[in-house]
Amino acid sequence: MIEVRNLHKKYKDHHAVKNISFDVKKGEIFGFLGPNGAGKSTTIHMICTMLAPTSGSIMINGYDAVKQKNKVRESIGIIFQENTLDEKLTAWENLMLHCKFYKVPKSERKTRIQEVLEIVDLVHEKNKRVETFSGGMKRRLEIARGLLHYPKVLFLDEPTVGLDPQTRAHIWEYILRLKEKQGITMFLTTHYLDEAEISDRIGIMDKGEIITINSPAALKKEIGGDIIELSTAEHQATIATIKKDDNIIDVTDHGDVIHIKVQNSDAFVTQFIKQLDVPIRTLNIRKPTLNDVFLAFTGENIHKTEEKEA
Ligand SMILES: Nc1ncnc2c1ncn2[C@@H]1O[C@H](COP(=O)(O)OP(=O)(O)OP(=O)(O)O)[C@@H](O)[C@H]1O
Repeated sequence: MIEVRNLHKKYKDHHAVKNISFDVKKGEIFGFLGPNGAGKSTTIHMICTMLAPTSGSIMINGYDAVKQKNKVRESIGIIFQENTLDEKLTAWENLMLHCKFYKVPKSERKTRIQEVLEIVDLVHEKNKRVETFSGGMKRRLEIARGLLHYPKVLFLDEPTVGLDPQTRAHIWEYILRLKEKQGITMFLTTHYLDEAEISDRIGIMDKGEIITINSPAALKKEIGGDIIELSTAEHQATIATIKKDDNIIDVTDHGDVIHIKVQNSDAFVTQFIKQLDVPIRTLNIRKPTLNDVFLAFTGENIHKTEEKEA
């Protein structure tokens, strides 16, 4: 559905996107992650025809994003962070405006509006002004609007940012319903890594390059091992003991808690506890998460990049 080849973007003497190539398959959810300034927005804007590449090519739904902008625009729906709804208009009026803008045939407008309102459960609110809507309802209406012209690909940039956990869960239900029922391809960016888990594949970008692309499960497997989170009565002495152990892949000190990465936690823990002569306060063993994957590939914690943004 999306074919990116040797895509490059230079701003004056800064190379924001460096010759990247990747594909997004029809019907998949593609998660696009990376620290701030990695080049994600620049890439997405080029794919969505909003920014001209310095070089390289992008094909979407068989159309060239540079030479066939209108065809590409008809093939995509965009749901970006900013609320671009007209607050003074009703939900219905907002959708009608979008139909006119996208030249949806007059005879089809009512049916399509009804259809998308049903998908996001806003049929009963259709005649209310948007200014009376909650944050979650507004986001659902934006999703509905992004679907009106039957896009083949939906770009979702932080679709749930600023929403409470319950509303976030609802938005995801709608998005998954769309994928299942309509087979729409989704290109997703998010700072919530639990949400990125939903992706069929994840691409991680850093410093203008795509550093890995794989399924969430494969990425976790790739970085491998188990993570032991340990706190003891004597922190420094514990770290010294850990560092002597040859079976350890990595140790990171998180204040009171030490994160120890090992290939096999069962073998390690039994052996290690025998050597440790200080009392253990807490011991937790877990498998790598997407946050560990993000950290391993970019050297940054995604929540740190989020704080920087705020
Ligand atoms: N219009 C511009 N002119 C000059 N430099 C730019 C411009 N837009 C972005 N950049 C630079 O290009 C690099 C990539 O920026 P981009 O916004 O694509 O990153 P990002 O991964 O989307 O980051 P974020 O998560 O913060 O949105 C950054 O170093 C940024 O400062």
